[in-house]
Amino acid sequence: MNLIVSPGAPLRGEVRIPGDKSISHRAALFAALAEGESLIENFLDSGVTRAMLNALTALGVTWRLEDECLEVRSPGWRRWKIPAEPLFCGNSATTLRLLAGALAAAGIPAVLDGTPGLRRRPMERIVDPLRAMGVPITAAEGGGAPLTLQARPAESPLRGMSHTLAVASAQVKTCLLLAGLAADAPVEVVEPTLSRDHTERMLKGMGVALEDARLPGGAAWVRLHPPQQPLPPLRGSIPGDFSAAAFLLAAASIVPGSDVLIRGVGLNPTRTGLLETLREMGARIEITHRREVFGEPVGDVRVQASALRAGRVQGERVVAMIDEFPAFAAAALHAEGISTVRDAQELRYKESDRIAALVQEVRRLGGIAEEHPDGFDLSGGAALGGTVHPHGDHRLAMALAVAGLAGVKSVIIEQAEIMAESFPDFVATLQALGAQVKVTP
Ligand SMILES: O=C(O)C1=C[C@@H](OP(=O)(O)O)[C@@H](O)[C@H](O)C1
Ligand SMILES: C=C(OP(=O)(O)O)C(=O)O
Repeated sequence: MNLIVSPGAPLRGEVRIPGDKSISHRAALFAALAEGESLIENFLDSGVTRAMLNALTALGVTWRLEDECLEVRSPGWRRWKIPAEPLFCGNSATTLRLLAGALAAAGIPAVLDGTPGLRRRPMERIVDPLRAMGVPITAAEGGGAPLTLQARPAESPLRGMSHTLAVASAQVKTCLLLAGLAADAPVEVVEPTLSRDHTERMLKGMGVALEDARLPGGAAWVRLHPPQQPLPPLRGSIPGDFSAAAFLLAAASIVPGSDVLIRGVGLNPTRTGLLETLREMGARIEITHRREVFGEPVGDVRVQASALRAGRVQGERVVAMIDEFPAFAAAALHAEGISTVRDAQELRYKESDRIAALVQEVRRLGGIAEEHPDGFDLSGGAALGGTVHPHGDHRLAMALAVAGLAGVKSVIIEQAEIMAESFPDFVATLQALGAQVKVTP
């Protein structure tokens, strides 16, 4: 499918966004780890979360998803069934890395695999520390998926340990903490900067003894004490996905005359780096009705169009906006001056190499972009238009659409169906706000 974006029409009105992708993944998996019936509302129904749910079916967990309400019934992780086939994680590293930790605890044999794109993503960052805990896991040649877990006898627990991550990663942190459910001693993870802490919040909410702290210099430390009791079922409503809202924040900031209100947006500070960055660039963003939902901060976010200045992102901020660089780029293309990103080499290991792919597609639109080993420079103000390709990356597809909303000529995004991986209603949401976007086969 092609998405055709015509520039100019202001975005106005009030919208809902889908449930948070990271929290939805965790809610589904943690409900499956728990014993009993869980009920989760505002669950993100999308490509990546369906991959997680299908994997859970293969483990003997039953679930029903209707109108974003997910019911999960599980015997608990100690009674998961051995999957008959490899567990297919699609394009989603979150699905694969979180499942690897949970399966390590369960001690059952399984193979975790995914698309060619997922097979290219680095897995030694989980395989090495899992092996150090005593998990019988191996990667394919080259260190990536498929990952193979052998059976581990029930009477041999995993070893507790302390592991320091070279790069902050919530997926790796979560994987190791979940493996720690079956350890004989606490598991500790230290990250150079605090990555999204949804796992910590949700496990604490389930009564797991978990301590966490910031260390001098900004590093983050977390310790899980293996619970002796089964995990209790989950109940809660997933906050709106800040990473989906990010595209609307960028779009409404750059399209003159826009005024958009997004209700129920997750505002966990480990996720909202783009909000700070856009504000530094001169964006008009107001937050009201702050509250807590499912252990997470949430608020209503209003954004109005404004003239943006170039932004500069580096250091700790990178982690708090790790998924928002495509949306940032869309805004930067319409800001005055040269925006820069550094210390963000990790972007090369996402659904696409988000540094190389962004620079390439921006140039195809007629923009000026420069690639650096750990980031990029983007000049604002070029007259954009043309046909682009999202490199199989949902966020790149949506960012290119947003860039086109404030362009000069139309932008056509090929293979735009990839957007449904995380934001199935992206096009309908833009249309409801008055944007001129249409889909052709
Ligand atoms: O834990 C999670 O839910 C996620 C963590 C991040 O990945 P890393 O942990 O690899 O940084 C992020 O990019 C991804 O979209 C979701
Ligand atoms: C990087 C992302 O997801 P994942 O790592 O789960 O593939 C993303 O959604 O931007």
